[in-house]
Amino acid sequence: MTQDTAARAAEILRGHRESIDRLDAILIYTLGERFKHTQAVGRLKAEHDLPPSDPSREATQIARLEDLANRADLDPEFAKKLLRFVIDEVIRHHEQHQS
Ligand SMILES: O=C(O)C(=O)C[C@]1(C(=O)O)C=C[C@@H](O)C=C1
Repeated sequence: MTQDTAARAAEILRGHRESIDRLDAILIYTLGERFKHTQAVGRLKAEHDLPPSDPSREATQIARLEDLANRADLDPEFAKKLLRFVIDEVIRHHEQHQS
């Protein structure tokens, strides 16, 4: 590899990493906003003696996310695992509201 091609590759890598950092920030802020809503849902559920989890709502979300993932060129299995991970954390928070 010449010095020129190495410098060009380094520049392309830097550009991708800048984009990745911006997108990671969007992900974190988006998750923060999502958790604000789910915390409110958790308080509402606790006040009205509603169960922490709602499997039928989850089934709807998973089907929707699978469709979105396919359209976004994202592995739907990964998207489902990610949603499961997030929802499990939300359910844990809901359970804390109820105890
Ligand atoms: O919609 C609800 O009832 C929620 O509590 C939110 C949420 C979610 O994080 O999207 C979490 C737990 C439920 O099982 C379903 C969905």
